[in-house]
Amino acid sequence: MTVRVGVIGAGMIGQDHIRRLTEVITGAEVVAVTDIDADRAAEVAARVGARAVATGADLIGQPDVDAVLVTSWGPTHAEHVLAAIAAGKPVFCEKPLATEAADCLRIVEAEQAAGRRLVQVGFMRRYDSGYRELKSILDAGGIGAPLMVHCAHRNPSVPESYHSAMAAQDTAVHEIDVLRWLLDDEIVAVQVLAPRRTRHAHAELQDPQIMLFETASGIRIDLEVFVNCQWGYDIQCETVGETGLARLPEPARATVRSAGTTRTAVPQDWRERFVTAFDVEFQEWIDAVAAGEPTGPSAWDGYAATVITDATVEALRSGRTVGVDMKDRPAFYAGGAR
Ligand SMILES: NC(=O)c1ccc[n+]([C@@H]2O[C@H](COP(=O)([O-])OP(=O)(O)OC[C@H]3O[C@@H](n4cnc5c(N)ncnc54)[C@H](O)[C@@H]3O)[C@@H](O)[C@H]2O)c1
Ligand SMILES: O[C@H]1[C@H](O)[C@@H](O)[C@H](O)[C@@H](O)[C@H]1O
Repeated sequence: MTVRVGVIGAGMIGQDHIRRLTEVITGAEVVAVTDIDADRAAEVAARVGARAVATGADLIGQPDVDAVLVTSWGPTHAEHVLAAIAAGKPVFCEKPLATEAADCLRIVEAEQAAGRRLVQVGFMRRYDSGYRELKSILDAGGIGAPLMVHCAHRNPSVPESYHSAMAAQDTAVHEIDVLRWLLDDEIVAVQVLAPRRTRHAHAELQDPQIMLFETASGIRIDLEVFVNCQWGYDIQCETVGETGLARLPEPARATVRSAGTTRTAVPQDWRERFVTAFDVEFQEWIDAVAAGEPTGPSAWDGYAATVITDATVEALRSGRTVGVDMKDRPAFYAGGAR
């Protein structure tokens, strides 16, 4: 079976996922594209032999759209995801599921009312081979009980539109999701430290930030978010347990020796660093949709991530340790799979 996909939002990641769906993975076809920039939608649709449609609602209503991909701006996600659920169509939504926790809860409630899983959130790190290896080591007790995690999430630079809250909402959200999954634990409190600012950030942006998370079982996580680091897209994660330490592998790159030095290239953006993870994520999503139900990061994971990022933004604003005020997980999402 070929899953016919409609895409809402033909910007940077939308175009990358359209390329992936049409050129890299099997079992999918892009049949419709929409964007508030109609010229962009027409141009991107024409590239893959799809048709451009006027709005997200029109796209979801097309009879030949079996599944929906939402890659528009974050604040528009909730409206499209809710419309896809109402139409009974599986929907893959890039992170964040919604920018407001209340909207995430509306999605969670709508999905439960639909009675089956329809939503998957684009937390691609769960599909990265390095993170998967870390998870299997932790799950097998390979380093004993985890006690501490040291992480860094560095981007070479960000646009002027990037503001201090986005360090949590846009950037740290990836660690928030992947660490909940890796540790099989919930984040319950957060504090944010504001070091000396880099001169490479615009005046309003607090960069870097050090985020300190605590989990329900007492694991402490420190995360450096540094989005104007200049040198590359640099993702680090080291878990220290009672009997050992497990570190996320660096992406495989040749080592070059020349002119008296040894060099290894650092990836320059998320597309390069996680290209294989995105490919695996989409192949698994399409396979699961064809089999009946998505299995990846759920609407509940999207809700949890948004509640934790809200607490992180408040911790930066107030300078205090902030507790995470999360609802109880409904039985529908029990067991991690949902
Ligand atoms: N998983 C990741 O690592 C990752 C990486 C980059 C972006 N993202 C997420 O993907 C989303 C898009 O990011 P981007 O970098 O591609 O942004 P972008 O600005 O390049 O593209 C977004 C596109 O959506 C369109 N759009 C906005 N509102 C719309 C609406 N209501 N209906 C139709 N089209 C609409 C815009 O015109 C634009 O073309 C964001 O939520 C972002 O956080 C995730
Ligand atoms: O939207 C992007 C994307 O999610 C990247 O993976 C992250 O490293 C960036 O900081 C963020 O701005």
